[in-house]
Amino acid sequence: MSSEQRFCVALRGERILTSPRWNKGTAFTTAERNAFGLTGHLPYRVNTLDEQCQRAYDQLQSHETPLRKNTFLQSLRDQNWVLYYALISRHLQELTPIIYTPTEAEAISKYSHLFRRSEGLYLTLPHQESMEEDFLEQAQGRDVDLVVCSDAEMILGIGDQGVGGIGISTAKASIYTLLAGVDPARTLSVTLDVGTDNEKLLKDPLYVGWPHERVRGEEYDRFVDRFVQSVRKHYPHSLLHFEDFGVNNAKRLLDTYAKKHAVFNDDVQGTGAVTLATIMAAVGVMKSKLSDQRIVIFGAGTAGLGIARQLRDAMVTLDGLSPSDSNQRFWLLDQHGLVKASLGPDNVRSGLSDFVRADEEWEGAAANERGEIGLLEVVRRVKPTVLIGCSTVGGAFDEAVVREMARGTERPVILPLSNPTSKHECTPEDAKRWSDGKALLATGSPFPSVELPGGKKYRVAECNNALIYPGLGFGAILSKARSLTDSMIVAGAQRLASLAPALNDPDDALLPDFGDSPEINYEVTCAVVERAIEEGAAAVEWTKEEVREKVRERQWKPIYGRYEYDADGEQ
Ligand SMILES: NC(=O)C1=CN([C@@H]2O[C@H](COP(=O)(O)OP(=O)(O)OC[C@H]3O[C@@H](n4cnc5c(N)ncnc54)[C@H](O)[C@@H]3O)[C@@H](O)[C@H]2O)C=CC1
Ligand SMILES: CC(=O)C(=O)O
Ligand SMILES: [Mg+2]
Repeated sequence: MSSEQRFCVALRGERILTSPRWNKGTAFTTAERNAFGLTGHLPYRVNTLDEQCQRAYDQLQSHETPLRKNTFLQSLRDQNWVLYYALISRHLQELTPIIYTPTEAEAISKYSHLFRRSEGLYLTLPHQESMEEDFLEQAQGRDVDLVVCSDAEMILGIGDQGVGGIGISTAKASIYTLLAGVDPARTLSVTLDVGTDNEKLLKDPLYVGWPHERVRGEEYDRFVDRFVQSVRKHYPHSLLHFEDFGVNNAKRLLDTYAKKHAVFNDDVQGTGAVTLATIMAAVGVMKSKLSDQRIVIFGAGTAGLGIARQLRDAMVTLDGLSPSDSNQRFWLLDQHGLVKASLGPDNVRSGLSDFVRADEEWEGAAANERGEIGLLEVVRRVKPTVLIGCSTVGGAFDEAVVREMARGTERPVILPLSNPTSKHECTPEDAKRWSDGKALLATGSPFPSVELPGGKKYRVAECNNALIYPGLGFGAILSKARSLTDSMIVAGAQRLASLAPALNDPDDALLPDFGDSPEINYEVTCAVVERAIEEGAAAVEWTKEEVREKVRERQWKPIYGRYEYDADGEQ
C-alpha cells in the first residue's frame, strides 16, 4: 500500500471507525469525514500519521511494565492496523520484545485473566462439526495468503498454554507483516483448542478455553486433518504455518502435509534456518568449514532436532560430506543426557535415530548411576566448536561447561536459544566472561551488548527465527510455489549469513541487528523467490531485478491510503 493508493470502501460512521483495517482515527481527512459520515464522530483537528504515532508512543510510555505495554499495543492493533504497525516500525528494537518474545510469553500465560476480545479464529475440538462454517465466518470472503496456527502444546519455552496459544499465532502473524510486509488483511491466526494438560489452567475458574485434558491420538489427528482440509479447500495457494506444536506432533504433521500443501513449521525449519545462518557466519569468522565443526545440541526436542537436521543437510549439500559422516559431527543431549544407543527406544525419540551415538565411544566416561552422561562430560570429551541450547533449562551452560568448552577451542560458538529470556541456558555476559571474551554468541531473545575488558562493546546477535521466517514465508507466497522446499530455505539462510557484521569485524555480531530485520527479511524474501524460480518451483517468471522490484511492490506498508465511499466497495 503506497501513500497514493486509493480504496473504495463501503463502511460508514461507527462501522469504519471500528474496523482496524480501515480506521484512521483522527487522520481521516476533512473530505473523508464528509464522505463517510464521520464529522460528528471525531474531534476537529486532522492529524498526520506521525502525530498519531507520537501520541500513541507517549501513551505507551505511561504504562510501566512490559506486560501493560503489551496489552496497550494489542488494543491499538484492534483499533487501527496502520497506526499499530507504523508505531512499532518506528521503534522496532524497543517494541518487538513487547509484542513478541519475551513479553508475549507472559501475556499468553495470563491469557484468561487479560482477555478482552477475540483476536483470531478459535477452533475448539467439541465444536468441530461447525469448523468449516466457523472458518468461513472468520475469513468473510477474504483472500487469505497465510494461515498461522498453534495447538499451544509447547509455547516458546513455557509449555502447554491451552487456548492462550492464540497469542503466539497472532504475534507470529504480526511479525510477518512488520518484518516482511505480508498484508494483515490476508492473514488468519488460528488456535486449535484440543484441551490442555496444564493443571493450573484446568483449575482456574476464569480459564476461557476448553477445560478438558489434551486430546491426543486418532481423535487429535482427525481434528487437525479437518482443519488442514478446510485450509486446502478454501485457500489452496496459502502458506500454512505451524507454531509451537509439541515434539511428538511438530515434525510428524509437517511430513504428513508437506506433499499436499505449502506447509512450514517454524520451530523446526525457521529455527534450523536461522541457526544455520548464524553458524555459517561463525564459520566465516573462524575461516573454517561447517563440516569441520563438532556440534553439541543440548535439548533434542522440536527445535534441537530441526537444527541438527538443517545443519547436517547443509554439510551434505554445501560441503559435500556424506550423510553418515555428517551425522557423526553431532552429539545431542536430552533429558537422559547424551543420546546414545543403550538408552533404548523408550528414551530415544524416533526422529533422533540418525544422531544416536555408539556406546563404545563412551567407555570410561563419567556417568550417573543410570549410566547417563551429562553435558560437562560430553563437552570435556568432544571438545565441541559449537554448543547450542534449546532445552528450556535456564542456566544449564554453567561456568564449568563454558570454561571447559573455551579450553578446547579457539572461538567457542555458544548459542543459548531457549525462550523466553529466563530460560536461556546462559547469559551472554557470563559466556563472554567465562570464555575470557573468546565466545562467539547468539541468543534466542534480545540481550543488551556486553562490555568487554577495555571498554569495547560486543553486540549480541539475536538468533531468533523471526529474523528469517517472515522472509521465507513471504517468498513462498510471492513465488506461488506449491511448497517451501529445503533448497529455498537454504537460499534464505545463505543470504542472511552473507549479511553478518562479524564477517567484516570478528568481534562484531554474528547476525545483523534486529533493528534491520525488515531489510534482512526483504533480502531473504528475494533469495527464496529467486531460488524458487531457478528450481522451477515458482509459478512466476521474473528476472533477478524483477524479483527485487516485485517484492517491494507487494509489501504492505503501514501508510494510510486515500478512501472514497462506494456502497459496493470493500468492507
Ligand atoms: N530462538 C529461536 O528461534 C527458537 C527458540 N526455541 C526455544 O527452544 C526451546 C525448546 O523448544 P522446543 O524444541 O519447541 O521444545 P521441546 O519440548 O520440543 O524440546 C525441549 C527438549 O529439551 C529437553 N530437555 C528438557 N530438560 C532437559 C535437560 N535437563 N537436559 C537436557 N534436555 C532437556 C526435552 O526433553 C525436550 O526434548 C524453547 O525454550 C523455545 O522457546 C524454539 C524455537 C525457536
Ligand atoms: C521463537 C520461537 O519460535 C520459539 O521460541 O518457540
Ligand atoms: Mg516457536
